[in-house]
Amino acid sequence: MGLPSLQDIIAAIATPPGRGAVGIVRVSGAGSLELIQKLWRGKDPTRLPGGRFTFGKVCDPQSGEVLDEALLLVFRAPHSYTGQDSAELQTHGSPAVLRRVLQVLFQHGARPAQPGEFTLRAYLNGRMDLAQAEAVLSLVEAESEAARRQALRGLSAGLSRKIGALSEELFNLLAHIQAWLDYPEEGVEPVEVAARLEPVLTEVRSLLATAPAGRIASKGARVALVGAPNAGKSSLLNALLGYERAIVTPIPGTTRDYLEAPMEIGGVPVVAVDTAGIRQTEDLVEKSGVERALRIAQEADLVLYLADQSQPKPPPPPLPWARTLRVATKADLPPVWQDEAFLPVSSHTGAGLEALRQEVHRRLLGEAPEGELWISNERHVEALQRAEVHLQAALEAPLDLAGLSIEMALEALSEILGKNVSEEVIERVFRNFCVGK
Ligand SMILES: Nc1nc2c(c(=O)[nH]1)N(C=O)[C@@H](CNc1ccc(C(=O)N[C@@H](CCC(=O)O)C(=O)O)cc1)CN2
Ligand SMILES: Nc1nc2c(ncn2[C@@H]2O[C@H](COP(=O)(O)OP(=O)(O)OP(=O)(O)O)[C@@H](O)[C@H]2O)c(=O)[nH]1
Ligand SMILES: [Mg+2]
Repeated sequence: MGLPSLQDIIAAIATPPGRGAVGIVRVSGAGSLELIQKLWRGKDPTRLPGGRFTFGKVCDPQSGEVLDEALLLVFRAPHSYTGQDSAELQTHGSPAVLRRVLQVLFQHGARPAQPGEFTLRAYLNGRMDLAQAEAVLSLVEAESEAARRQALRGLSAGLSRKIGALSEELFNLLAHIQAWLDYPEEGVEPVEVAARLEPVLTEVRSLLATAPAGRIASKGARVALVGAPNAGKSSLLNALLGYERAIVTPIPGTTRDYLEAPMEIGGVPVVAVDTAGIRQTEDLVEKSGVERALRIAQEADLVLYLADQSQPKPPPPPLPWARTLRVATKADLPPVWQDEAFLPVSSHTGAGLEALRQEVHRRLLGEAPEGELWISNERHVEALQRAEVHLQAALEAPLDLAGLSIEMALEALSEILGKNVSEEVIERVFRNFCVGK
């Protein structure tokens, strides 16, 4: 396979499939402006300065037929997204127009862009590193505030700077060790390797510690609602959702199967899972519902354990208590018991719901301050874990062997930014992009 050539002119529709007010066709590669010249009626694109737009008409040069009125954006290398000569035709956003424009471009020398190929070119031309390219993808895919914020952090090269600084420190350390090994008598200070390695290892570990929150910020979390029958699980799901999604009745055992409802809690994408009430039962259907509820709780990122405070307190079921938030329901009714470990809520009056949302947000994302760097990409997590292992080994090794481990840690770190990575790694990253990005 191999990576696609940088020399070709590539073209693709950059706007989503379907009808839109405006649609964009993107073209990039040396000769793009000469290609556009053939189908543009208006100011000569090859004579326009970069960073300009102009109004005109897109034509089929063979028949002379006008395809649409459009805006043309001209970018000149290296001042474009890809770093190459590029252009955008912004037409009316009908699929019929966009398809024809693309077809004419293909007939006159462009080829279809592969998924992510514009961003691939930006990366190969050094306009962004691999971690930033991945952040572009995450940003396009962001479906929540938390995901958008998380992706934007990656785009702004914060991670790249951090990894760069750590790598530089390791490089310097390596140079010192080398000098000392090569000329022990020359008076090069035998460096305090451990004293300089430890802060790097600590940084790597604290980056890794952000991974669970980072993952949840970008991909969302599963939150299970569990408790005895009639505890008010379905009512709470509806209250959080803002509409009557789940069936609610006064009959215990109403919810038999589980039910998933996507929602956003404090900007975090959450799939809330309403489950069957947990109790001993001979009913076969209900029994498997109860088994399911317990399994869903085990697999959830966070469990809400609901207990009705207007009824005698039920015995606690087997739950992953470290990941469980206790909720006392029906807070509008006179309480039979009180327990400070339980957050009181009423699905009927809405009391306590906001506090619950905040607590869920806090439990899922922790107290990490706004704007802090979070790792969310699996590839980055894996590379950091390898760096951690090698740095730990370097700390424990004699000086002559420590150098080797530091080199391997450096390699792992540089992979994050896409330095010295195989084509296969690059292909894997860009495979997930959409065409036109
Ligand atoms: N119409 C349109 N909107 C878009 C993009 C695009 O390519 N086209 N983008 C992309 O997907 C994003 C913006 N990112 C971009 C980043 C750099 C350059 C660029 O041409 N940079 C040049 C010139 C900068 C300047 O004029 O100041 C440079 O950095 O040298 C363009 C878009 C989001 N919106
Ligand atoms: N007063 C009051 N009643 C509530 C509240 N939440 C739920 N209820 C009532 O409690 C009963 C059971 O509510 P559900 O939401 O169906 O309880 P559940 O936990 O889903 O029950 P199962 O599906 O049977 O396990 C219904 O009659 C609800 O109206 C509340 O906040 N206040
Ligand atoms: Mg229910």
